[in-house]
Amino acid sequence: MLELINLEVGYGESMVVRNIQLKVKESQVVCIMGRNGVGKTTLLKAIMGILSPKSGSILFKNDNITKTSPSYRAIKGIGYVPQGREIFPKLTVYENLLIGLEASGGTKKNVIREDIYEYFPILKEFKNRNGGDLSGGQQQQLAIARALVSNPSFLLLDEPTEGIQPNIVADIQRVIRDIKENSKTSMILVEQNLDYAKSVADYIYVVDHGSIVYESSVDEIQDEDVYRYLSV
Ligand SMILES: Nc1ncnc2c1ncn2[C@@H]1O[C@H](COP(=O)(O)OP(=O)(O)OP(=O)(O)O)[C@@H](O)[C@H]1O
Repeated sequence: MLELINLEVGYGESMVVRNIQLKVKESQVVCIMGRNGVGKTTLLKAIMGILSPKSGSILFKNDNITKTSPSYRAIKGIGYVPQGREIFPKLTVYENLLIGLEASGGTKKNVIREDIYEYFPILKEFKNRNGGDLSGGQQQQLAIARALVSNPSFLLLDEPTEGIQPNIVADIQRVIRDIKENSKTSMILVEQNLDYAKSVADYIYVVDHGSIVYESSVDEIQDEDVYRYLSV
């Protein structure tokens, strides 16, 4: 469904992501792990089209999308939950969700799927509250919901559990599993906690200094090989 071939991404002269080869099949959850600053966010931004790769290719649903815009990718079915959530603090929860619909070229204007509120009931309760008045965990739920409103076939989640209270971390785990099983959505999840990654993912890649240094299916993973690259 998604394939990265020899992908290289950087800022100016500095190369941050090097020679990445990665595949995600339909309905698969793939987790990208690695220490802070190794290039995980840079990689996700390149998949979304926010950064242009210096070389290599991105294939999505048999289409070479390497040089296409973020909006083309959104319309093609890629949803993005950025690190730090990036919700609009002065807009209400409902307005934030509408932006998710518009960004993906949604035609049924102003209709938010009811199952979004079933995933995150707090968003229904706080529909008219400003995004900036929500707690960090609630903002994260809003960021995920905003990506889901357009029914993406592929979801990029950049550290959705970072700095979030445990009950919401568990909620997000439940939602990831449910989306995978019921809507056959594929996902790339950036996550720092190996137990959490194993609880939701099918396959794990570990990145260090911009390159993949270890990869395994969750069934065959050797924890110590992952921890080698996560510990400081
Ligand atoms: N806009 C930018 N301009 C220049 N360098 C950048 C920019 N954004 C990130 N970098 C650098 O690229 C490298 C990789 O950053 P990136 O955010 O992709 O890492 P990460 O693995 O996602 O880390 P974290 O878990 O802390 O978010 C870092 O050295 C960072 O300083």
